[in-house]
Amino acid sequence: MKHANKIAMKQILGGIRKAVEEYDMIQDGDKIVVGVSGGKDSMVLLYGMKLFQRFSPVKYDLAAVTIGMGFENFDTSPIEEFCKKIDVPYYVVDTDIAEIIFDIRKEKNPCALCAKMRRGALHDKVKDLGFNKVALGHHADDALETLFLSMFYEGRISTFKPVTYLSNKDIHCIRPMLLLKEAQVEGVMNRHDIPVVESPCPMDRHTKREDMKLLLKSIYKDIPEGRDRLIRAIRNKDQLSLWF
Ligand SMILES: Nc1ncnc2c1ncn2[C@@H]1O[C@H](COP(=O)(O)OP(=O)(O)OP(=O)(O)O)[C@@H](O)[C@H]1O
Repeated sequence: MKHANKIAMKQILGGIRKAVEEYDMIQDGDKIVVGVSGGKDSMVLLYGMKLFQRFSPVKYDLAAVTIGMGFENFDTSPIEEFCKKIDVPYYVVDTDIAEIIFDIRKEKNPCALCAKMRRGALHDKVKDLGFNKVALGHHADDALETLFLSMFYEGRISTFKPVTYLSNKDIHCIRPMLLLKEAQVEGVMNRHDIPVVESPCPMDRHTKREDMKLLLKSIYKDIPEGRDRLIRAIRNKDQLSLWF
């Protein structure tokens, strides 16, 4: 492996380790499913969690699960091959979520319901496999987009947490890449032989989230330190000063 490539992957592993330690994400004997969409974030997470397994002081089992949304032209074979290569058991759950959302219910705002149904199917599979945790590929930029989306569209200050307990299914959801930036994830993607499967969803890149991503990017052009400060702000419990 070339030196620069090693450094890029080291950054990812460093970020994963920091998040895992700081938020106590993994306990000895955990059985963790990585939710793999085929997109860059979850593919890098899968590879990162596999490499982290080697030197993590806490031992855990790993599997990968893709929820097939029912789109005809979605080919999971590159993910399957990659999982074989890195020796991680891989499962695909076929669903008809796309048909329900687009053809039957003709949802005007399909993303929220789709995400809910997808999460349900993923959590069910985690339980079926007898696993107790699910890891998602969210990074710091996702968390910031969510923060601003919730403020602008829902009137509340909120983003997802590093660890969430899902009491109805008795599983924990962890986000080991939450301290990493999207650019770091992309850096690894481009340097390593990690396949990506394009999403066939017609909503892909036509969402409010995508608009928010572009808006934040343009702000960071004017305020280059803005991103890091926002990440610091999310983590800064002691200096929260609002109207209550
Ligand atoms: N079809 C799916 N099957 C399994 N897990 C999924 C699926 N879609 C999304 N996930 C999980 O949920 C996380 C967040 O999903 P989201 O749709 O926001 O993707 P994203 O931020 O674009 O990430 P990615 O690049 O991995 O697609 C993903 O990183 C992945 O861990």
